[in-house]
Amino acid sequence: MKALTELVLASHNAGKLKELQAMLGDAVRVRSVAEFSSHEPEETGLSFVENAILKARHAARVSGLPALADDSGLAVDALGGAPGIRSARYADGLGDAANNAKLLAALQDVPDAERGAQFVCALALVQHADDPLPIICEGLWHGRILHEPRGEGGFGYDPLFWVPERECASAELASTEKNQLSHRARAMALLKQRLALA
Ligand SMILES: O=c1nc[nH]c2c1ncn2[C@H]1C[C@H](O)[C@@H](COP(=O)(O)OP(=O)(O)OP(=O)(O)O)O1
Ligand SMILES: [Mg+2]
Repeated sequence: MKALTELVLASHNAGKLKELQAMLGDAVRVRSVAEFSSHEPEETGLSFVENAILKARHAARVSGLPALADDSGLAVDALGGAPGIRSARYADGLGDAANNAKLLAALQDVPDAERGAQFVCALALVQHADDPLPIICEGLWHGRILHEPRGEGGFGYDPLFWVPERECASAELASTEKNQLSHRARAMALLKQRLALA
């Protein structure tokens, strides 16, 4: 494979972009897809992997560069894995606060022992828009859904995600710590191994 020197990140989510950039470090020159297009492709896939691939292909197409996409979300055991691939759209596009409120309402009467959940991250890297062999890496992060939000860090569902190994909410972790533990960190570690950047 051609050495990777420049990469476009196929995301419009500021929280994700910050984390991905921090994890990639200085190994590659990173651009954002927003430099090339404000259009966000519809996430029509039935899986995180499919959505990551379609976002990566779109970013590669508009930039002419290799592209890395992240499709991620929260799968809650008591909700049969919902909101899952619909995590960003759970409260019909009203944003993170509305998503979190809807999740708390859905779990209102669910006891702690049944509040297990995992964050899921699928990373897809394509060399060009029609790349027949995308590199796919996935990461999971197991935790539990809290009864109320805690912490100011992170983004998305972080204030509701209890991290058993640190005994705090994900939004209470330092960003450096979240970036070592998270679903995204795990997927990125695998990707770096695949690319021999680790
Ligand atoms: O570390 C995380 N901490 C908290 N919440 C998170 C995390 N990782 C994903 N999430 C949530 C945010 C959003 O509700 C959904 C991702 O949806 P997803 O479609 O992949 O991203 P997005 O639409 O925000 O940006 P984009 O598609 O442009 O990358 O999962
Ligand atoms: Mg999205």
